[in-house]
Amino acid sequence: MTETWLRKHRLLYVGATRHSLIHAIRDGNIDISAFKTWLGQDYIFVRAFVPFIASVLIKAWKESNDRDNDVEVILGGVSALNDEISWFKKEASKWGVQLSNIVPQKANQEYCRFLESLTSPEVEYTVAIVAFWAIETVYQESFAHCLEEDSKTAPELKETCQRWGNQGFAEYCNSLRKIADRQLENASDDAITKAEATFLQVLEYEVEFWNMSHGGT
Ligand SMILES: Cc1ncc(CNC=O)c(N)n1
Repeated sequence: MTETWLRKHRLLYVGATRHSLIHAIRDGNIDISAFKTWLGQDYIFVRAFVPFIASVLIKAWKESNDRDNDVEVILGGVSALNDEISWFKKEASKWGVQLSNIVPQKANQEYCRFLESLTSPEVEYTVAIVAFWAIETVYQESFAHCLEEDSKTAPELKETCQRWGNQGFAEYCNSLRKIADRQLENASDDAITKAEATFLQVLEYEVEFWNMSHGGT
């Protein structure tokens, strides 16, 4: 199912994973102020991502079978996120970004509100896991692109790209995708329709999120 969606919504997917900010990082001509804007805004997003992951974990625990490893996979995500929050603090101090002073921009606020809406117990596990997979995969694909052989990514940005572009994160995304596909195989038509719409929303929010770094409010 996810393969069908990726094919069907290719343009939007490419828009989210090959944004001009990613191209600028990859080509070595990123404007550092755009990077700093992204860094500060993403820290706010990542903090809002914590209760979202926690809600997915609860859904997995309630709905997945014992022989599936859903809870372990998601717990791996929680662990990575814990690390990530420390990394953001360290990285922000390296770039002189004051995290306590950051005001979330409109696109970020809307994305965080969307995440919060997905934490509701009424949102099915299938829908939530599809959103989770899509959110993680956009970052994985985007930053992996900046680490390809012919990229000219500045050395001081390599660590950022490694964070989401590394092989371990790719494998984790693949595990999430397998869970999503398994859930979709057994889902009602209604849940499938909702999950597809949610997938599209994630891609749209991700594009808007990148857009913030070139001056949106
Ligand atoms: C806007 C956005 N989307 C996805 C991610 C990656 N997930 C967790 O870190 C992220 N950090 N920020």
